Amino acid sequence: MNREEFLASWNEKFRPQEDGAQLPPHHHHCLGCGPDNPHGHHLTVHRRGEEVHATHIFDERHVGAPGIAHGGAVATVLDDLFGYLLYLTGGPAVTRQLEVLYASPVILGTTYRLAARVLRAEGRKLYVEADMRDVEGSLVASAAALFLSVDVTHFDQGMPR
Ligand SMILES: CCCCC/C=C\C/C=C\C/C=C\C/C=C\CCCC(=O)SCCNC(=O)CCNC(=O)[C@H](O)C(C)(C)COP(=O)(O)OP(=O)(O)OC[C@H]1O[C@@H](n2cnc3c(N)ncnc32)[C@H](O)[C@@H]1OP(=O)(O)O
Repeated sequence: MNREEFLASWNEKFRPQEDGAQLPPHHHHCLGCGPDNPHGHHLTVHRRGEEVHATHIFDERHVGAPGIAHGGAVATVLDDLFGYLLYLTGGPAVTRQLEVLYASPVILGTTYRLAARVLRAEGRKLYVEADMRDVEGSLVASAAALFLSVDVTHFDQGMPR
């Protein structure tokens, strides 16, 4: 994706998103949500009130211990879900700090439900939290993060030269 394509998609993604709407992937190759990334999680995320929600099943690509999801894969999904809150807050930001609590093993091939929300915003700082539960509602993981808002020039650092 070049700079022009990136900027063109920017305004479209940050338009107001209606309650219940399916939110757009960050971009097509995003590890968390890009539909064209063969290694990715292909997260599908909806706005539910002031939260963002997703349902996810980890598979063999995400294995850590046999039959159990790798902790880094779980962190990836939680971090990417946080990235969807930016569509509600209205502007780009990036993860500065991420803390994950692993309450129970995340079993491959099993459905989990995820939800994330903003706790508070202070200037450029956005404090967010998320949880991941099994279908019975038991907590398997939770996360807290600090995102810092950035302007578009932040992403120039990764653009092809
Ligand atoms: C990733 C794909 C992007 C494609 C986008 C496509 C379409 C558009 C859609 C969305 C775009 C947005 C995001 C993508 C979404 C989701 C993906 C998931 C999220 C990620 O995967 S994202 C990647 C991982 N992420 C990084 O790659 C960041 C690397 N990093 C940096 O680039 C710098 O680190 C930066 C810029 C973050 C900050 O740098 P900086 O120089 O601007 O900020 P500085 O250090 O001055 O701190 C400022 C104030 O925060 C305070 N502060 C700092 N740390 C604190 C702490 N721990 N606790 C309390 N306060 C803290 C300071 O004390 C100060 O406070 P004060 O202003 O009051 O003095």
